[in-house]
Formats: sequence, C-alpha cells, structure tokens
Amino acid sequence: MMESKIPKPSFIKKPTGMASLPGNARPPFSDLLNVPADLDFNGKRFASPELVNAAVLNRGKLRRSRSATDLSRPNFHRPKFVPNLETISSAKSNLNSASNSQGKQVFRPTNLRRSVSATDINMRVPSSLGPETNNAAQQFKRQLSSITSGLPSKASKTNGTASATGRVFATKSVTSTIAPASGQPTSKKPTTAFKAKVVPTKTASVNSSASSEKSSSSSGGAAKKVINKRIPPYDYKARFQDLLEKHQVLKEKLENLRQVNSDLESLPQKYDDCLKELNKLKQDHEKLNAEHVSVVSENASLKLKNVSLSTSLNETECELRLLKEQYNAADTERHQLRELVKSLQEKSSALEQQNEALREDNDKKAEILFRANIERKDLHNTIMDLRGNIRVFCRVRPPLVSEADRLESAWKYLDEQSLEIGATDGSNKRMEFSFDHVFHSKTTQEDIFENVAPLIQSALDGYNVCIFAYGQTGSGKTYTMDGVTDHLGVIPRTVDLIFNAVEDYKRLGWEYEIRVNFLEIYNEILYDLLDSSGTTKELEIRMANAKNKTDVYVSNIIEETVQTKNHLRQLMSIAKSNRATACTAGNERSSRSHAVTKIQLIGTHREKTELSIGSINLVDLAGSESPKTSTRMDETKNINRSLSELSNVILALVQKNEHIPYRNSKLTHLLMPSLGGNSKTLMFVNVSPFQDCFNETVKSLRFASQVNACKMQKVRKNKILNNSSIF
Ligand SMILES: Nc1ncnc2c1ncn2[C@@H]1O[C@H](COP(=O)(O)OP(=O)(O)OP(=O)(O)O)[C@@H](O)[C@H]1O
Repeated sequence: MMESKIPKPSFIKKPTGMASLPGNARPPFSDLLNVPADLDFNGKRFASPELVNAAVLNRGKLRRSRSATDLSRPNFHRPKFVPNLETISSAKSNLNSASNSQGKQVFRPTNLRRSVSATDINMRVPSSLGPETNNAAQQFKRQLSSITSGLPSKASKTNGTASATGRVFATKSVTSTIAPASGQPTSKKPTTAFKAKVVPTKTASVNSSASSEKSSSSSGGAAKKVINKRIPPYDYKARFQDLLEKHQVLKEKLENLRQVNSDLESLPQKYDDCLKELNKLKQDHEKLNAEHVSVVSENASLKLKNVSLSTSLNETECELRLLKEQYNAADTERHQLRELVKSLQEKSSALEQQNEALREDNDKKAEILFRANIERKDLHNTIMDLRGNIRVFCRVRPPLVSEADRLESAWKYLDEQSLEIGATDGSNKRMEFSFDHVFHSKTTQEDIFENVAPLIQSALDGYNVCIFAYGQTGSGKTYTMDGVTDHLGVIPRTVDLIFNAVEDYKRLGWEYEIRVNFLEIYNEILYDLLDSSGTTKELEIRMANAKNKTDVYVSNIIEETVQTKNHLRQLMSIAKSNRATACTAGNERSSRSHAVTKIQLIGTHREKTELSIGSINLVDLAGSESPKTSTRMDETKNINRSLSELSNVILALVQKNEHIPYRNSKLTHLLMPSLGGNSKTLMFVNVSPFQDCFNETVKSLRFASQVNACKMQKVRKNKILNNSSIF
C-alpha cells in the first residue's frame, strides 16, 4: 500500500486536536488536502524542524493573533473559495486503480527491479530498425535506470511499519519541470523522464521537511519564494494562499506522478513488446547468422571459383594472344598469298592465251604429223617392197656345250648377206649362198629382232606379215621364234613391240584392238592350242570372202582379244604347253608340228575415220628330218611333205606360175594370205653348224636361196580411208 505524503510547510504548527480549534473552525489541512482518515500523525506536529521551537515560543502570539483577528470574528470561517479547491485524489486510490486496471499484473517495485535487472541489457538495436525504434529503446532504458535508482532496498521494505513500504518523491528533475506557482503554462511538459526515489517511511518523515525544502528550493522560483517566506501564524490568509500554492504544486506533482504511473503501467506492455521484438530480432539475428555462414561458405567457394576462373582466364588470354599472333601471321601470309594468287592469275591468263595459241599450233602440227606419218608408212613400205616381199634371213646356231665334240662344217661369213659353207669331211665341198641377211652363230636375239621390227611396224600400218622359221630339226627354229627365258625370241619381242607401238599410236589418234589365236598343224590336222578342254573340235580353213580369194580364216578356233602384253604372254604360255613335242635324233624336245601364232591388229582413227587392219603370222615350223634317222615315219613324212609343199608354193610364187598349189597342204593353205598377194613374208632359214648336218643344211640353204630370189607383186595395204560405215 502506497500512501501519498504531502509535505507540509515547516512553519505550520498543527493544532493539537480538533478541540483546539475555535468554534466552527475546521482543520484546514485535512479539509484542503483530503488527508485520509487513517493517516496517523501520532500526536506529532509536522512542522518545519527549524520552526518547532519558534512555534512553541510564539504559540501565545498565535493564540493572540487568532483571538485578536480572525477568531474573534463571529463569522470566522474558512475562506469561501476553499470549496472551489479541487480535491486531490490519494495516491493510494490512484495506485489501486492502476493495479486494478492491470488485473493480476500488480506493479511491484521488486518486480520492477527484477524486470529491470533482467532487461537492463545493452540492447543493441539494429540500425535497420530505424531511429524511432532506437530512440524508444534508449528512452525505455533510461526509464528503467531511473526506476531502479529509486527502488528501496529489501531491508527498508521489511522495516516499514506502514503497508506501503516507501513513498515516491519527485526529484529535482521532476520539480524542475513543474510549472511555476503562478500557474503559467510550463515550457516543458512533464515527461516520463523522471527519477523515482523510494525511502523508508520513518526516515522520510524525519527528513520530510528537509526533503520538502530541497524539493521546494529546487522547484521553480515562485515555489521557492512561497516556501521560504515567513508567514506569521496568524496570517491565515497568507497561509491559505501559501497552501493554495502548495496545493497547486502538489497537484502538479500528482499529475506528474500519474503520468509516471501511466508510464510505468505501460512498461510491461512495452517490455513484452520489446521482448517480442527482441525475440524477433534474435530470430532475425539467427537467420542472418545462418545466411552469413552460407554467404561466407558461398564466398569461399566463389573465391575458389574466382581463382580457377582467373587461372583459366590467364590461360585463355595467353592462348588468345598466341592465336592472335598466329592469326596475324596467317593474315600476313594470306595477304601474300592473295598477291601471289593475283600474280598467278595474271600469269595463268597469259598462259591460257599462250596455250590457246599453242593448241592451235599443235592441231596444225598434229595434222602435219598425221600426214607425215602416213608418208612415213608409205616410204617404209616402199623400202620394204624394194627389199622384197619375201625376205630370207639365214641364221647359223652355235654348238651347245654338250655338242662340243661334234665336227662343225667350215663356215665363212663373206658379208652381212652371204656366207660360204665348206665340208670338213675331206670332200672339200664349198658352197656360197646369199640372203637378205646372214646371222652368224654369235648373233644375239636383240640383233635378230632389230631386223625384224620393221616388218612388225608394217603390220601396225595395215599389212599382212608372215614370219616363219624353216630348217632342219634342232637347227634353232624354236630358239629363234620363241627363245628362252633369258634370250627372248621374235614372238615375245613382237608382242612387246606391238603394245609399245600401240601406246605411241594413241598419241596420233589411233586406237588398236588386238586379237590372237594359236593354231597347231600336226599330221595335217588343225588343233586349237588355247583349247585345254581335251575335246577335239574340228577346225577348218575357210575363205574369208568371195572377192578376195586369198583371205582365209579358221572355223571354231578360239580368238582372244587382249589388252595387255602380260595377257598375251599368258596365252602364249598356254599354247606352248599344248604343243606336241618329242625327242628326235637332232633335238631332245623337237617340235613335231607347225605352230602358227596369229596376231590381228585392228587400228581405228576416229577423227580421220580411218581403219587399218594388219596381221602377223608367226610360224614355228616342224623340223625336217631325214627318214633314215626318224623313229616316227608317218609324222616325219607329214612334216617333210608339208615342208615340201611349202617349198613348191614359194617356188611357184618365185617362178610366177599361174597356179599356186596352196591347198596341197594345211600349212600352205593357212599361209596363203601371207605367202602371196597382200603380205610381207620373212623366212628364217636356220641351220646347224655341224658336219653331219651338212647335206640337210645345204638343202635348206638352197631352198632359202631360191625363195630369196622370189620377187612378188607389190603389196597392198589393208587400209580403208574415210569409210564412215565402219564406225
Ligand atoms: N642361236 C642359238 N644360240 C644358242 N643356243 C641355240 C641357238 N639356236 C638353238 N639353240 C639351242 O639348240 C637346241 C635346239 O634348238 P631348237 O629346239 O630351237 O631347234 P628346232 O629347230 O626348233 O628343233 P625342232 O625342229 O626339232 O623343234 C636348243 O637347245 C636351243 O636352245
């Protein structure tokens, strides 16, 4: 229970009791201040201590004054304006009402102190909450501080006799804000910024006058003036006026206290608000902390990433620098190349003009060359014609190592076209023969073919050419025509020459088709040497057309078109393996048949619409053999007869007989186009060097010599000029 204690002026002496007051006089203080009835004065006078003795001493005066002035007056009453004084509600009732308004939450200094101690924390209000919140927090802090400074100790609370443990006095700071007694409006409104001071009741009563005086002295100048002035006890008017002033002061104090009380009542709510705000701030703080941690973590990762990005950036910059340098170099090179291309284009256009001129020149020269080639062919064939349509080459083979003990004839090579053979058997026979060419025993295959090649050229020019080897068995016919591995004969060299010449003729606009067939005449029967099936096909020699009685062909024979020399050599190898051979007295592997290799050359010049058809018959005749030494008489007879028929045909041609007995043998019938008419014939007469072959050798040389003397008609060329129907 708190009780309001209104300080009294120290100079007022309280009457000893109600009976002491005169007549209808009433106790002025209780009425004025509405002092509660339970207020116990304990019979003590509450006057200023310094005036106690004086009051006692002047008591008589007071009585006298009273009796002399107011008390003697019959209408002595309290001034009529007294009832107008406003009663001051007791602090008790105010506080009770405050307590009731708060319900269960009773304001207690102890609670306040605990609250203060609990909340007396240097709350740091985040700047983000704004200056208003900060100001409010600072103000609340100041209030708590002022309250705690005025809280009574526990001891004083327990020692207090009154229900209220202490009283609250306004301090200087409060009184300084009180309006002056004159009732003029204060420049400052009493605020919540006050200091509460709670003192024990007893000590407070003792020092009440002093405190009151201090309070009065610290209040406005008017109040101080009122308090300090000496009012005679009898001057009730002045005293009353003074009381009124004090009443006013007290009233203001009460208002201040009410204001303070109101502020205090709002403190729990503010406290709760602050707690809520504090919790909210704590939550925000925790969130911010969490965010701070995550931000720090993120910052660390970002720093790492930044470092790696910086590294890669540096690398990229280096690479970019390098690429820029490369680009600059490439750009420079590009400029140089562009200049080069420009100059090359200029040169190219100049060259194109030159090329155009050269092309025209080449065309002219090609035309000239074509004409020149034709002229060359004509000249070539003229020479060949001058040499004779049937030319005879004589070749003497050397003795083999195994034949070293055999006696040789005496050979004397007079010049390139004549030789002399002498018997070495003591008969002293000597004979001289002339041919188109004589090849001694040391003549190489190359030298032989060098003299054959012009005939092959004639075949490419559209002539029929026949080359055959005639001679005794073992005289070297096969060696001359086929040769051996390291010494190729006429046929393989002819193949090489044909394909090389075909390539050269392509440049002149000629395209050649090469067809081949291989035929064997054994015992007057025709065999296809490319037929390895074993079945016997009947081959017959037939006339090619009715107009030209000399053109023949063999029915049912396999004719291959070859594109390469290797293909042709393959076919030659097959034909050679299918040819019949046997051992004779003069040769271990004697050819017992006539082998005819026919190569047909069909040349076309599309631009000039020319066609050239030539053929080459390469014949390796069977070796003639003496019946005395023959072991296969029928075979030998057939061979010798066919060779004899060949001699008869050639001699008939030489003698220019009307009838040429071509059909007397398969061989002469087959070689009819090559022996007579439109053909160029080359006959090798091969002879053995030995004495025991002397007679057969002389026989062959005589026959060859007769052939060499044969002069045939001029050869016609198988060419068709400007025959567009062929193409
Ligand atoms: N000019 C030569 N140089 C070296 N050796 C040769 C020469 N001529 C032939 N010969 C060799 O003489 C042997 C007989 O030759 P080749 O077989 O060619 O005779 P041929 O006349 O074909 O016999 P045939 O008529 O019986 O078939 C062979 O071993 C051959 O190698």
